[in-house]
Amino acid sequence: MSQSLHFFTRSPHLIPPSHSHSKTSLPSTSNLRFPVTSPKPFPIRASTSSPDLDASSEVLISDTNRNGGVLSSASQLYTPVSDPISIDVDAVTEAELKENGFRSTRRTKLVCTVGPATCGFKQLEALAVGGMNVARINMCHGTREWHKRVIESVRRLNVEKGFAVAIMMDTEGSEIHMGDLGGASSAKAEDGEIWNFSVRAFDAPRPERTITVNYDGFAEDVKVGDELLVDGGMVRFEVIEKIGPDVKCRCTDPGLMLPRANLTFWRDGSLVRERNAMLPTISPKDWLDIDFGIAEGVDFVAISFVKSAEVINHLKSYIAARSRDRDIAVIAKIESIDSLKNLEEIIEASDGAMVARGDLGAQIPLEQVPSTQQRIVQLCRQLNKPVIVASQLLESMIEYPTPTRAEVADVSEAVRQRADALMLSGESAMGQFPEKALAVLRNVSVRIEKWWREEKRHEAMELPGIGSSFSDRISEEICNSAAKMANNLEVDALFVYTKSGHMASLLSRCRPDCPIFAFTTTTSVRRRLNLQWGLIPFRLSFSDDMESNLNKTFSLLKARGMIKSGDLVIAVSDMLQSIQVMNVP
Ligand SMILES: Nc1ncnc2c1ncn2[C@@H]1O[C@H](COP(=O)(O)OP(=O)(O)O)[C@@H](O)[C@H]1O
Ligand SMILES: C=C(OP(=O)(O)O)C(=O)O
Ligand SMILES: [K+]
Ligand SMILES: [Mg+2]
Repeated sequence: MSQSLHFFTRSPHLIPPSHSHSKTSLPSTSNLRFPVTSPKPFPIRASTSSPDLDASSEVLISDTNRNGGVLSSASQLYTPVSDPISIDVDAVTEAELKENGFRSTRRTKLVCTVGPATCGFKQLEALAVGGMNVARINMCHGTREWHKRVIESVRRLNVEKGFAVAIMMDTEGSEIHMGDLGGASSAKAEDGEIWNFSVRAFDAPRPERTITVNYDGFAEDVKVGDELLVDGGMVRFEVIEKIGPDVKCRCTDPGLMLPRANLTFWRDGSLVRERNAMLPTISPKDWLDIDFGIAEGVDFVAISFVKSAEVINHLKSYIAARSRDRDIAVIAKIESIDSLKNLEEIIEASDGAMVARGDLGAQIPLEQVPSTQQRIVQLCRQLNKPVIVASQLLESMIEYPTPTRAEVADVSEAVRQRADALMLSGESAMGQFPEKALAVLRNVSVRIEKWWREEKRHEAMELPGIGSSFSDRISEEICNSAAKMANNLEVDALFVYTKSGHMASLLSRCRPDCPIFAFTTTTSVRRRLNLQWGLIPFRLSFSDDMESNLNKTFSLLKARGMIKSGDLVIAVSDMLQSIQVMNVP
């Protein structure tokens, strides 16, 4: 089969980026085209007719401060754009690009669990301003009404302020957990105290040192002598007596228990997986929550305690049948022993994964968690699925305004492993310093990413071919080559024009040195891309004429001060399967 590679020359000299040394000049516009693919005609759509345009033609322009390109206040000014051809980008990204240039934008994405400490509009806005890319709601807690209000607030923030904060709904799953502590925010168990874990329902006020358990089979499944772990071992008990529905336990490791904390029990050094292991991954209550998530148009559903790929396939077909017009990405939470056995199939079937270290650390020995994390992060990258590292990243910041050195080292390690995203749980849901915790994640990410680039730690990681069709293979090769060219030529940015987001994810997978500007036509794809490493997602209507797309993008971004003449850019598109290298005119 004949394939050809054409270089089209447009103007005499290409200017190397300002930060690099002098280079030999290249033709100004170099086109690398692969004419072997069947043409995929994309209709040119009028910019206002996109079915999923929740943002109006208003764009946001705002004041910035010196805080690492992050806005400190909500004093924002709206400038309606009379030109119907507009671009959606948020003020924080805009400020970051203007102030610090392309290179220092943060590549690692940040997920914040929303809880009582952060559910107000102003609090959510502060998180968005602080760099939250995805808001996570945990269906283990709160009512659907409560979650609905949070979703509405995030949506309003996106429409009014131009953000692309995605919503991730996390299912409760069939885990065994404690009840809600009768309204108390926590309960302290001291060494040697006797507590009653019961499957009975109690009238208020409930007896002292009594914890309700959500799983009816609990009292039958545990045995005297078993070790009972609260929240993966934050507090430990020994079972000393069973009386009908009541299980009397002595505290052996004291600590603070939070409402609805997870419970596991161990016998002779092994996790007991009796009947609870037979419970379905998606419970009847989870299905109702998923229906709620589909109706509310969440962007991601994270499934707790996934054991096999089947459940993911089943859920994906359920979602496809019920939300035809829009895709909801399914994230597999890797937190059970069973999921580790089927890891590759599970990740393959999913749209992304979460290293849910809280429960994972309760199911495998703690010392195995770091290597397991690294394995999951690497596998996800190879299979081109976004991966989130979650739980206890900054646990001490629930109570204190400064993290421990060990926590900073843990966050650094996840960034160094090049995970797509880091997640806050209790730190943002119910902690005293949600914004400070987010700032720590932000600052550590930027610092470690910079260190990586300065040290020129280009990885030797093998990125295997993943595409099934020849056209997919071409897209992959284009992205691999474009990323390599971008590093070698030290370009300022990669541009990708993508309708489905696939080409953007292929570029992200290469973890290039420069940021990736991902232009996509719908706000839902824009939000979904916000979970992926290095992508700066913009909503823009574009055609299959790359020349005009580029000109339009250049003029829109130049007008906003986000790029300038002379910046060196490599552009790829999934419409033409082309690579173009050029200076911004
Ligand atoms: N929607 C909510 N309503 C009340 N409290 C919440 C909510 N979401 C999270 N929390 C609180 O934040 C803590 C940490 O959140 P998360 O890690 O998501 O849950 P869990 O600890 O149950 O796995 C929870 O234990 C709970 O105390
Ligand atoms: C993220 C986790 O899940 P959840 O907070 O829902 O228990 C975890 O176990 O680490
Ligand atoms: K959950
Ligand atoms: Mg969990």
